[in-house]
Amino acid sequence: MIEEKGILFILSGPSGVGKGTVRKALFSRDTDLKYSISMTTRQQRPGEKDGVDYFYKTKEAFEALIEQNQLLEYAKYVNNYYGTPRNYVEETLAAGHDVFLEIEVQGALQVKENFPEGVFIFLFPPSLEELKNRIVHRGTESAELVLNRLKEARKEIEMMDAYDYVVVNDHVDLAVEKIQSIIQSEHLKRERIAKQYKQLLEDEL
Ligand SMILES: Nc1ncnc2c1ncn2[C@@H]1O[C@H](COP(=O)(O)OP(=O)(O)OP(=O)(O)O)[C@@H](O)[C@H]1O
Ligand SMILES: Nc1nc2c(ncn2[C@@H]2O[C@H](COP(=O)(O)O)[C@@H](O)[C@H]2O)c(=O)[nH]1
Repeated sequence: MIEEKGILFILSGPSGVGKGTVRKALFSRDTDLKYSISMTTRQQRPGEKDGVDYFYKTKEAFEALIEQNQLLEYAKYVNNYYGTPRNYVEETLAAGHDVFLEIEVQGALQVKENFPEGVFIFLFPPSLEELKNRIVHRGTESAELVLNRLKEARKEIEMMDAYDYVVVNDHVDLAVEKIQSIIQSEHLKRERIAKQYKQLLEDEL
């Protein structure tokens, strides 16, 4: 009997490219995916809710989670910790649901080591100029933090080759449609492999 586990999808890419915007638009259409809410030590932005946007933690509490191996991956990004709760992801996949992570690149590469069967999608900006405009116009970071995030963005874009798919976020709706196609084709691919495997077992009997 083949185990029917969910698929882990990882959306990653530089700060300001539109990961959060695209993810929210995707979730407003696709109700079958389960979003893994991350832990962070960064300050809550106005309008953000604990337990909805993130689980906000002190540095000490976050380091205790690392110590207890409760994070599937974590990264220090521009002076704050961000991490994915291990139990939620493993239990949700085991229950047969697809899980969706929206994380930065260092963390995505850690996930790849533990879950090479995950589907890694890199969201790419139409241009570096547009990336800068998006972070600046969002208005959530100081000028210094915007510069730090842009510095990270250059390093992150260099890691793009490690991903299975690259999606350009020129228009939100188009980016969402491309991600929906990726999800659908990954399911079809796995169904086909499962059928071939079943056939192989039957032929051997
Ligand atoms: N396709 C798009 N066209 C124009 N603006 C966009 C598009 N996608 C996102 N934006 C805008 O760009 C800004 C950054 O988007 P968002 O916060 O979703 O990025 P992010 O990748 O999640 O950033 P971070 O990694 O810093 O959390 C927001 O103001 C958002 O409205
Ligand atoms: N490695 C991880 N990165 C994460 C996680 N949750 C979010 N993020 C990424 O951090 C940056 C900054 O986020 P912001 O909310 O402060 O703008 C961004 O790229 C997020 O995608 C996580 O669990 N692990």
